[in-house]
Amino acid sequence: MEPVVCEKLTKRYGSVVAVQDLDLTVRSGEVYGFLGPNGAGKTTTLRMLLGLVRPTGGRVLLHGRPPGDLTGVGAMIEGPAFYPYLSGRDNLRVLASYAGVDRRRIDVVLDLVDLSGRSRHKYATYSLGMKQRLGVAAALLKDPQLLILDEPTNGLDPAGMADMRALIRRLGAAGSTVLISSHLLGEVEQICDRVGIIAHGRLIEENTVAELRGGAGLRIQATPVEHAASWLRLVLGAPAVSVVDGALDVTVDPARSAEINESLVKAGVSVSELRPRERDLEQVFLELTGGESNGR
Ligand SMILES: Nc1ncnc2c1ncn2[C@@H]1O[C@H](COP(=O)(O)OP(=O)(O)OP(=O)(O)O)[C@@H](O)[C@H]1O
Repeated sequence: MEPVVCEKLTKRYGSVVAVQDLDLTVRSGEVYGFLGPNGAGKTTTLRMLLGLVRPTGGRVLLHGRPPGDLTGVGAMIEGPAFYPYLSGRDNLRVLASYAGVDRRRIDVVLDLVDLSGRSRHKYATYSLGMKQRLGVAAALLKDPQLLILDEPTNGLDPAGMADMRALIRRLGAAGSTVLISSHLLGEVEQICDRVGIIAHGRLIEENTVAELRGGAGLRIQATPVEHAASWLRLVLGAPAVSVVDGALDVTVDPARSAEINESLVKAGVSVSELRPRERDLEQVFLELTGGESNGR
């Protein structure tokens, strides 16, 4: 059973379409980045996943069950709420007793989020990064199979962001399924297996970071370049080959690079460089989202 499946998920607020016909699947064990500019519809989607907002259309299943049944699901959405004058540990104790969670789990989650050393200090004295990590600890109390985090690095300084990234990587490496939303591409590309990009309420791309970055292609420096281009157009078809800034951009599975190299050499071309094409992900993101800035 996939941890998250959305089919044609739609939410309208009056005339505002917050989310439209969203198909999205999060697979077991992956860290999935749900990416989009502010106002794109991320929070609305996550709220529908958790049963906090009723969809106008379409459906959501978490582990095959409708939203509302949050067995095996932990979430941190729109900033955690804690008692400022209680310690981090005591805040977790309160939550654990509400949730019927064994107290021994508190030490485990404090350790996971790297807060054991400060757990007896008052919540009010925590940095924003520590507050966010305590929020993740709270979401982990019930040892969920699926963790949903809405903008977990929002407002954090670079060190706080790095700590949060490291935490999510640890959770992913331990086999948890994690869905995180973000408006910062750089933040998710380093930690996510797959990324879904949403703009104006629609999912416009869903792919692995490697695929997004590489497209499927090779960049080749060869001389004479026009001869190389003609040859590859014969072999691969004209649309697959273009000459950009004196080099060849070739749409082909990068796994075929040795074969392509050999073919060019046989055709009398000298190949000085042949590597998978890397796209500037920031550029891809801006193109896909219509060039909107990340700020409000
Ligand atoms: N309760 C509501 N009533 C009316 N419109 C809403 C409501 N909640 C969200 N919207 C609108 O729906 C759209 C999507 O908002 P949403 O908060 O889901 O975006 P987001 O991608 O999470 O952005 P952010 O990161 O800024 O929260 C926006 O145009 C927003 O103004």
